[in-house]
Amino acid sequence: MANKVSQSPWSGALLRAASLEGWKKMDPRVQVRNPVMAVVWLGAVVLTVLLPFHFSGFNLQIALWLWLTLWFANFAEAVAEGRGKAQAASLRKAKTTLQARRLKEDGSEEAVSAADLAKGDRFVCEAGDPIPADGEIIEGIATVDESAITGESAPVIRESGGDRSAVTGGTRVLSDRIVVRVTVEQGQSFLDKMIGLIETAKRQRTPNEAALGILLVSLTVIFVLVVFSLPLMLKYPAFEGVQITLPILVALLVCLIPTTIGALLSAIGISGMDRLVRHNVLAMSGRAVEAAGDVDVLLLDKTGTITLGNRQATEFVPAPSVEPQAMADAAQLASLADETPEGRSVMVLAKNKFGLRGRDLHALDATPVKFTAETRMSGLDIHSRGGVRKLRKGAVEAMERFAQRSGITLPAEVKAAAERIARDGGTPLLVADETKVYGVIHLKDVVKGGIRERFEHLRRMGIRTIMVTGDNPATAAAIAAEAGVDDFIAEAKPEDKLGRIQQEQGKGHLVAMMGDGTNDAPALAQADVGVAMNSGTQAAREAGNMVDLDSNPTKLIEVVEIGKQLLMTRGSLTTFSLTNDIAKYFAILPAIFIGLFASHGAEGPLAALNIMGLHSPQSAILSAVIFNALVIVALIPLALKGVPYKPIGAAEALRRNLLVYGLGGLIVPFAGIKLIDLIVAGLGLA
Ligand SMILES: Nc1ncnc2c1ncn2[C@@H]1O[C@H](COP(=O)(O)OP(=O)(O)OP(=O)(O)O)[C@@H](O)[C@H]1O
Ligand SMILES: [K+]
Ligand SMILES: [Mg+2]
Repeated sequence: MANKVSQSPWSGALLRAASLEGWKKMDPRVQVRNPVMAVVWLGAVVLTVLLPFHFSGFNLQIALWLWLTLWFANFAEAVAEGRGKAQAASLRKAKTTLQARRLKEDGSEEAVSAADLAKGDRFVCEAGDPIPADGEIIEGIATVDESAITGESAPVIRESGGDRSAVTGGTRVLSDRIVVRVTVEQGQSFLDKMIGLIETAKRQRTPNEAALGILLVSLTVIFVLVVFSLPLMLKYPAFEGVQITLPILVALLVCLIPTTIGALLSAIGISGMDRLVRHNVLAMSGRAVEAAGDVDVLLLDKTGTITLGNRQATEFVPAPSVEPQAMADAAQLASLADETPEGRSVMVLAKNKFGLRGRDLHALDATPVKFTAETRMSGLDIHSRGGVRKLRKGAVEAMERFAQRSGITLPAEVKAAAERIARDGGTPLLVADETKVYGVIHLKDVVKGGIRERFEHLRRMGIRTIMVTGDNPATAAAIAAEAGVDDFIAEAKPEDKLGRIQQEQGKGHLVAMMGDGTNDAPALAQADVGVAMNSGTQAAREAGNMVDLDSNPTKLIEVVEIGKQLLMTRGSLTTFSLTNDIAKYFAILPAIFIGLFASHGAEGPLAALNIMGLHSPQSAILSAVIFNALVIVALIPLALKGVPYKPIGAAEALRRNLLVYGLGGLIVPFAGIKLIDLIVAGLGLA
């Protein structure tokens, strides 16, 4: 989505809209949400109202600059929001009324409007048909154009049975025919949620933002007390002759309270989420984005994440005394009702290499036994007069137990063949019934290109990677070594993934996990950052707190980087804002008291207080207010783009930031205010 519609934040149309929005946001109901800026707003209102009674060029200019300060803050937020709005608008276009081919009970079709589809309904889509609603494919395989939501023009494959079964309303089938069961209620669709997220969820404050907000409010309260106690202090005879008017007090207050970060905080958060959207990742909350920045453990599954994931049967290894043809026959029979890609690949191999055609399930009088991650087996119960033949294929360890229950032992040759396949990184599936072991199916999978480098990159960022797989330890070890993960868990059942996450969290780690399967859902829900692949099952997509539209597992690297960058940007600009305010204090206050020294005709040691040699108290104050406003504008690009991010440890990053933004915040105001003072004095403005 984002790739296509994302506009530069500096496009003319967006800037014009944001300028207008900047004035609309002057509404007090909007301003109260940001206490620091609300104080500025109140000051601006009071000075404007009182202006006719105490008119002077100085008072007018202070009031004007306060309004500009507010407008700059509003503008920053509006620019950040602008892109999201454009994206939401383009998503709405994909939501036009669609026609659906609903399947009736008797299998016949009826044409209905997509709006009439209810959860549980089944519909058919063929080449060229738009997909009218979110659902899970229950029959067939198809190529789908998902560009309406992902912005990617390359078609993707969606198929029943496996972990690529979800389809999204608003996308289009390019080839073949699928039957889909609707999985969501009206108005709850993925597209609806995306639009809602992009438009509104961004404005919810995250816990970190709330904590920072409390700090900023506390500082503001302190400065209000300090500034408004100044007039009391001036009642002492020693300060006779110092004139402090209300505009000066307000100006001083605005300069001292943390307006820089107050103005940019919301824009920083919004653009963090926006950056994710531009990487085709949707975060359900800002909190998830922040958590991504603190993640230090990453759980990935093997099949489809680290490997390409289309595990294909490449070889049947028969047990001793079993004919190759008989082995192929047993393997095919055990896969007859297996809708998973693995099961279908067994059918293909049996047909291509052994000329075996598919058989009719009904004619066989057989009950399918579906694959589950719990049992790690699939197969058929074939009924005959003699009883039931339980034919199974599955993971070695699971089949070993199955054989034991039937009182048969695994031939050593079969075990050896399975081990050889596993050491190669392949997945061995044993085929057996209750009377004998037929042999081993070799499922081959390939480690994705470039994944090793990605894991190294993560390691430099201080993130530990753990591969979790349902596969056997030997296969897992082979793939783990090839991919270069830090640790792995084999023969993991869904609850093991969950358990490992809880264990890591118990040790104080923040855990991210990416997954696509229904069996990943509990773990996705438990992880601090759970990224579900858009291609995954509905359960997975609902459990996570982020969805990757590209279904690219290595995307987690970008997600973490964007999270870290968000935290760093906020930290840097907060540091800058606070040190900046301290510097302003030392720039203005001496200048104000210059009035005192002047009235006493003192040239001596007191004059040295005006370290910056500012033109006059008035020009010093005006310059500080102008600087305070302009620094917001100057920092808008950084707030939107984020501070540059390098994969270094957290402590090192913190040190660098304190140095650059802390020191910068102290120095820049002196130079800036001096320069503005020269201009202000030169133009005769104060
Ligand atoms: N269709 C199938 N029929 C029988 N057994 C299967 C089938 N598919 C997979 N298996 C076996 O069950 C094991 C667990 O499968 P599962 O899909 O849960 O995990 P996985 O895909 O190997 O690992 P990951 O969690 O990395 O995706 C596999 O390793 C394999 O041995
Ligand atoms: K300030
Ligand atoms: Mg799997």
